[in-house]
Amino acid sequence: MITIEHLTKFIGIQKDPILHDVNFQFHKGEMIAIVGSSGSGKSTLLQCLSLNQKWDQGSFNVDGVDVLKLGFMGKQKIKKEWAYLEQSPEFNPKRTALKNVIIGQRGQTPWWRRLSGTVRSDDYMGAMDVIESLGLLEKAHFKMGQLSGGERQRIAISRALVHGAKVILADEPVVGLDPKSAESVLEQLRTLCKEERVTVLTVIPLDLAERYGSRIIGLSKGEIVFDVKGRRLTQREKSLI
Ligand SMILES: Nc1ncnc2c1ncn2[C@@H]1O[C@H](COP(=O)(O)OP(=O)(O)OP(=O)(O)O)[C@@H](O)[C@H]1O
Repeated sequence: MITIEHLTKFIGIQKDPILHDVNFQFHKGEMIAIVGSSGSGKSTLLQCLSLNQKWDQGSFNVDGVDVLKLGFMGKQKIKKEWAYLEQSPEFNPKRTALKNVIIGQRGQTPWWRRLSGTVRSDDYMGAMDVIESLGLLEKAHFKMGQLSGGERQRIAISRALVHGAKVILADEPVVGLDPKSAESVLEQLRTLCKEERVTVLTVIPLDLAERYGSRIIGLSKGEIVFDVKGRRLTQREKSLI
């Protein structure tokens, strides 16, 4: 069980908080869609949950552990397990998809391994299994530049999983993708939730949120204005965001 209480976040010298008294709980395996208009605080929420942004107020409890009170190493562990996926994930374009997955990003593997590209056989097997589960086995040896936007997103998800992600915080993972690729990315995320008990919080458009989210959280001006499970939104709820 994960509990977020009274999360409040200010940025810079702004008087009003970007996130204000955000409270919600969730379980492993949920696929939570975050919706809201531009500037409502969706990215900031995901960044606070990934600990990429400091919390100004609030408590964050994961399976009985008070995350904000953890020391440096404890927070590093949470950062690995709570992977923030950007809209345009960064890769080394000269390396194959497989190598990008194995070598990981800064903070996931030691610098000398990222530089040398050294691959161990057990890393190789584990990465191939994950890439296959995301439906990209035949593209594993392609250079990153040869992959489509949707395939790059799925490689980013594979990379996060190989490096220990249990929660995926995907910030607009389908922006710029054609409808088929967008559905494929969301389908894979949903499968991960159902079959692997990965938890996904993702910022996606409303129509896709209604189709793929097991739960939809609406944000407006940094506050939660609805939190619904297992159903489409009412017109009234839609008017709140
Ligand atoms: N570094 C920053 N400095 C100042 N203001 C910021 C900063 N980052 C975010 N903000 C402000 O915080 C508010 C919320 O931003 P955030 O990116 O979380 O919104 P969002 O809902 O993800 O928006 P979008 O859908 O446009 O990506 C916005 O008003 C934004 O201008």
